Amino acid sequence: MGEYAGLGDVAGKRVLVRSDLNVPLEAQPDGGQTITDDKRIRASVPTIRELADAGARVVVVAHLGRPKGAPEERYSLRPVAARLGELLGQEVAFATDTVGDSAQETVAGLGDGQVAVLENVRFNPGETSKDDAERGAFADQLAALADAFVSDGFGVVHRKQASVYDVALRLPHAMGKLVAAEIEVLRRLTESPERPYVVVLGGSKVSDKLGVIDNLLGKADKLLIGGGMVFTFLKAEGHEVGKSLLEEDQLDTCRSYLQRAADTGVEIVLPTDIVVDTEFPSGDREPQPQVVAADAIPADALGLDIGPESGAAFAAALADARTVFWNGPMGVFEVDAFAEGTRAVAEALTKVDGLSVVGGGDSAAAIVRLGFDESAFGHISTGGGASLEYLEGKELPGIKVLED
Ligand SMILES: Nc1ncnc2c1ncn2[C@@H]1O[C@H](COP(=O)(O)OP(=O)(O)OP(=O)(O)O)[C@@H](O)[C@H]1O
Ligand SMILES: O=C(O)[C@H](O)COP(=O)(O)O
Repeated sequence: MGEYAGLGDVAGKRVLVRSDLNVPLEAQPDGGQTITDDKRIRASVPTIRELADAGARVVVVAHLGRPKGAPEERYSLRPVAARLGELLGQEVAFATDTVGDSAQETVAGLGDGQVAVLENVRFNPGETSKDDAERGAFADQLAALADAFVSDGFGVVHRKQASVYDVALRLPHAMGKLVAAEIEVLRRLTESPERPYVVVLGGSKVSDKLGVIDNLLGKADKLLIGGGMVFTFLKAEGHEVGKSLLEEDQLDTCRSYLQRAADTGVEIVLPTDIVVDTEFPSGDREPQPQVVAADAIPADALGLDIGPESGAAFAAALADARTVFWNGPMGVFEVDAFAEGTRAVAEALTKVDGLSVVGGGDSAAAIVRLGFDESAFGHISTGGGASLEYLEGKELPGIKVLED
């Protein structure tokens, strides 16, 4: 019936597809769960569709959340499997375990072109084990369910886990369409970006993201820094930052980046004004936002957004960009009073004449929350950690294993 890249004729074959179906769910009063954003499920459809159309018996393996190696009802993939069926327009069988009796019976019952989803792979301790033998033993069980493997969960390719890495060592394998498309966009960003190439970094995982700066200083023309990262840079420049997010042990690293940027002619743009409050927003306390100069943050205040002057300056710095990568919100966008900096950057990205890429779960969520149309952005990556690690120049185990 049909070929699938690298695997030859897949008609009648059982093909295990690793997808990233890790979507946000909201518990309902009736005990059910509602999917609040199905982007990752939609992004997984083309590969599954193509394999099913080629006559394969498609077995989807995926994780949801971070259960600790044992079943937990709230992390069940059942509602996700139902949504996948709606999107595919065909029935999707669901196995109530990942490699046990239910999985084996479900897979055995598949006809050509039919699709099944296995229960959350992280209900099994072998999936995320750091012990190669334990992971390998679990991968053996997964591999026994299929004749071939397709890796399509871009959001997890930076994880050395059984269903991402070890199973590819055990079966004929190929890269899925989503992983190929994501890698292609990121490759363009890292290898031959059209210039000016501007990177916007924000968010709260400061130490996670400093490594990206190291790598990008040699590549980007401008780095715009907002979000929780700002304050470590401001402090490194000698300013007081009050109660703002601060990574004391990264001050020297930030100083070295500022020096390297100055030496190499890369522009690091830091905010000149900050929206502060005396407390982190919580509960029913009404926020009391106040705009202050970035070098005059009061001792009893904490920075929660970049100010309007900085938002305008960031937008201006993005106006002539031909390539943009944005990861991490500029402020605590979940609260309206601190969302304007993120809005200014998102708005500027929609006007970029060139390639604009948004990576990261919270950045993508911010776009949706602030009411932007996703199609106004060049590419919204389904992987946060994965896209950052790629840009950092790190080897992604789930990609490397396919290439070896
Ligand atoms: N000044 C700030 N102080 C504290 N938190 C902040 C600040 N600015 C932004 N944040 C928070 O940063 C969080 C997002 O940061 P994160 O680094 O996780 O972004 P992301 O990379 O898009 O998401 P992910 O890594 O989950 O894919 C948001 O919840 C936001 O409220
Ligand atoms: O949500 C994500 O970034 C991916 O699904 C990976 O999930 P993880 O960080 O729990 O491995």
